[in-house]
Amino acid sequence: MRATGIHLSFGSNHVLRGVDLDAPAGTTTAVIGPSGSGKSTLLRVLNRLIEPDRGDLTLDGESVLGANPDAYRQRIGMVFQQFNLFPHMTVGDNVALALRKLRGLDKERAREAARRQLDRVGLAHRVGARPSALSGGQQQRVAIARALAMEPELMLFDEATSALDPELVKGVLALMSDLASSGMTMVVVTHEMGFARSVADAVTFMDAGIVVETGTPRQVFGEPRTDRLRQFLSDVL
Ligand SMILES: Nc1ncnc2c1ncn2[C@@H]1O[C@H](COP(=O)(O)OP(=O)(O)OP(=O)(O)O)[C@@H](O)[C@H]1O
Repeated sequence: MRATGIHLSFGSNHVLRGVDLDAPAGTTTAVIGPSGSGKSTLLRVLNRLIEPDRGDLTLDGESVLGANPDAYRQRIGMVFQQFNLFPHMTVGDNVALALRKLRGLDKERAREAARRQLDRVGLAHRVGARPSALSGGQQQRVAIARALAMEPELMLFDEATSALDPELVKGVLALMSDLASSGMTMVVVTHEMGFARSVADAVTFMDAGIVVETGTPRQVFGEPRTDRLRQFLSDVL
C-alpha cells in the first residue's frame, strides 16, 4: 500500500497536509505521533472510510481511489480501539457474518472458516459465547479474527490496545506480532513504543498532519533527526 500527497480538511481544519506513506507488502509499519496529529484520520483514508481531498492511494501497484470503495474495503482488514462486535450474536457468528453476507459462503462453510480463524487467535473454545462473556483482550482478538476471516491483503490497526486494561494489552500485542511475523502487511497506529520498536519494519512519526520522519525503528528511536521527534520521544519514553 502506498499513499502519496494525501491532503484532507475537516472544514477549516487542515488535518492531513501532504502525507506520504509506503507500506510494502509483507511489512509492518508503525505510525506514531502526538494526539491530534492525524494518525487515525490517515488510517481512515487508507481504508477509504474518508476520501482525501487530494492525493493518491495504490494497493499492489493499482490506484484505488475513484472505484467502488466497498470492493476495495473487502481487501482490507481494519481493527479499531473499540471492538465493535455485535453483542446479540455469538463470537462464531460475529466472525462468520461477513463471510456469509459479503462472500456468499453457506452457513456450514462460514462456520468452519470462523472456527479456523478463532483457532488462530487462540479462541476456538469460545465460539459459542457472547462477546460480553469475554475479556476486552479476548474481544479484540475476536475482532482481529473477524478481519482475518476475509483474507485481507492489508491489515490496519487503529490503537487496537488503547481501550484495554494493562494486563490484557500483552496478549493482543503478541497476536499482532505473530501476524507481522507471518508476513501480513500491516499499518499500525499505536502508542505502544515497545511494539513499534521491536516488531515494526518501519516507523513513521507524524505531527500536525505531516510525516516528520520515517525510518527503521533503530533510526527513528535511536537517531532522531528533528527536534519534534526528539521532544515526542522524551515525552513518551
Ligand atoms: N470526523 C471528524 N470531523 C472533524 N474533525 C475531525 C474528525 N476526525 C478527526 N478530526 C480532527 O482531526 C485532527 C486529527 O485527529 P486524529 O484523530 O486523526 O488524530 P490522532 O493523531 O489519531 O490522535 P489520537 O492519538 O488522540 O487518536 C484533530 O484535530 C481532530 O479533532
